[in-house]
Amino acid sequence: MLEIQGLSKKYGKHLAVDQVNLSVPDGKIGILLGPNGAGKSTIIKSIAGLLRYQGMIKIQGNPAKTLEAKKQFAYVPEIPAMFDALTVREHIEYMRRAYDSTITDGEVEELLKRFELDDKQEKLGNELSKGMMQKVSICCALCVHPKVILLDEPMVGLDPKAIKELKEVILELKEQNVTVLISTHMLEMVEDIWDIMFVMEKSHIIGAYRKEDVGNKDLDDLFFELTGGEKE
Ligand SMILES: Nc1ncnc2c1ncn2[C@@H]1O[C@H](COP(=O)(O)OP(=O)(O)OP(=O)(O)O)[C@@H](O)[C@H]1O
Repeated sequence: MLEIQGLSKKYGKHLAVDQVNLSVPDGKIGILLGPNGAGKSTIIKSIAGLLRYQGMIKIQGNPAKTLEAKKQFAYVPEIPAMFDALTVREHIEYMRRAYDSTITDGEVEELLKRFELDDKQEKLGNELSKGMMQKVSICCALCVHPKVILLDEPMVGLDPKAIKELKEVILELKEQNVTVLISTHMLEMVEDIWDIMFVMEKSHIIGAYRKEDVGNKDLDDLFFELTGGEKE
């Protein structure tokens, strides 16, 4: 479970996030939507512990900055950060050891195969394309068996096979009762997997919908209803 209460963040005098409350229960897929500059990345970076902020963020009931929370949390950043001198496999092994992960060698092989990285295991971080880096970043997050996972624009730069695989993985995580939060502009990429949507505008969450309350209504209709924009 991910819980945010009264989150505010100022950059100098600019209030980028203003008293935001948001929570995603176990086994649910939350999506964070909103126009450029609304404050989504600021929320994501706050959850990931990359910013100082005011308010409360809890992961599985633990304050986000504690070790107990960090052990159960994984983050796929919008721009993957690789170690130039480590191979794909070494990135995975680094994460496994850092988190003392229970993932087995067989599960790692399976994961690399699903994201078509099995034949790239010996490539160095600085020899990878942007899409490959993104896939390594996703595999690193998955191999720690997180209870809460945060994905920032995860589909950008991925090929169709990887997008399909990632959506399947996300649905499998949900089955395993993992909490998922995805920040994205690409409504069509999440329309068939979301459970709760949060729409941001000008530093605030202006609305939230639960899938079970809206029936078959389109995600983009709901989004434009809240933001007052026109569907193209
Ligand atoms: N490091 C920073 N210093 C100063 N202002 C910042 C900084 N980062 C973001 N901002 C401002 O905070 C506001 C929210 O930015 P944020 O990046 O959170 O928006 P976003 O919803 O993620 O946008 P996008 O969809 O374009 O990624 C914007 O007005 C932005 O200019």
